[in-house]
Amino acid sequence: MSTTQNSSAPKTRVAIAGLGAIGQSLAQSLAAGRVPGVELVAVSAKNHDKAAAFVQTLVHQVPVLTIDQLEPVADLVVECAPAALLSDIVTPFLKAGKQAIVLSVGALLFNEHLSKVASDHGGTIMVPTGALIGLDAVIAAAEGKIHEVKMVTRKPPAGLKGAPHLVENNISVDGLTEPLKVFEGNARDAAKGFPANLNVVVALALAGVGPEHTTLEIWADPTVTRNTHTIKVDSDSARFTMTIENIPSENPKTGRIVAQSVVAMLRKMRAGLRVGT
Ligand SMILES: NC(=O)C1=CN([C@@H]2O[C@H](COP(=O)(O)OP(=O)(O)OC[C@H]3O[C@@H](n4cnc5c(N)ncnc54)[C@H](OP(=O)(O)O)[C@@H]3O)[C@@H](O)[C@H]2O)C=CC1
Ligand SMILES: O=C([O-])CC(=O)C(=O)O
Repeated sequence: MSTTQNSSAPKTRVAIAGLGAIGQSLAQSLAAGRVPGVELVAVSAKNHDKAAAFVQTLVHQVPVLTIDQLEPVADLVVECAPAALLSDIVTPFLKAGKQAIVLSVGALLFNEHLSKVASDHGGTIMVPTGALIGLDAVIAAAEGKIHEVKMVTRKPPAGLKGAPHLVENNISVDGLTEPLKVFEGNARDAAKGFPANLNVVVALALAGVGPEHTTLEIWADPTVTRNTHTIKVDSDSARFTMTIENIPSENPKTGRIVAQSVVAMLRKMRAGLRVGT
């Protein structure tokens, strides 16, 4: 559904930090002008030449800058880079009272100072629903009492390969013929053990009962082709179970829907009619 946009407000100048599966798809949408009132002004990547070649393919071309050059030219940064860069990317924006959309959500748990930096300077960190489902209902339930939040993730083994938890525990996901449970624990431990694979459980934790009390099972499952997340919530207002089956992008760890979730968030920020919590 297209919603009425606030056309009187100045355009939001957006920079994208990280030009991989999420960043490229987002850049294509924004450069094509798919979100009225939002203008792509710069991108950043590790390999400048590769990024410059990609930018040439966009409808509307923008400069390729280093991450420390982004804040002066933009109102908002979308962080979609490796988790280790989270603080370097978002801190300048937060200190300038600007906005940051964060995809490396797991890294927020290890950079807890960032929410104080944001509130001290009038900046905002925003976490889109990303690859997950149902954060609107979890946030609403958290206004009352949530008794339990559980998540079960099933991924094709390639989507988990190389995760520190697997390497440290000598767990091989090669040649599996049946599902293998590779992790059971809380969201904080999952963020440590699977920093590039389970941002979604941290988003769920931040929406609900926090990283210590949000529990997770991870299965390396050769019978699935999609990254599949099921959340189960029991609260004093509602009980719900929801499953999302994400088609992987060219990066097997990342679903196609993630970039679309960011586009939807940007569209909602500019809309006169906003649907969903
Ligand atoms: N919240 C959610 O629901 C989800 C979150 N994620 C997370 O989002 C993040 C991005 O994911 P995805 O797009 O799949 O990742 P990719 O690995 O596909 O892309 C990462 C990008 O970061 C760039 N990069 C690396 N170092 C730098 C640097 N120093 N400066 C600027 N850019 C740099 C890389 O550049 P180059 O191309 O030159 O190598 C690459 O373009 C990850 O942390 C991932 O875990 C992923 C899926 C869902
Ligand atoms: O959680 C993540 O970071 C990515 C993911 O599972 C997905 O894309 O389905």
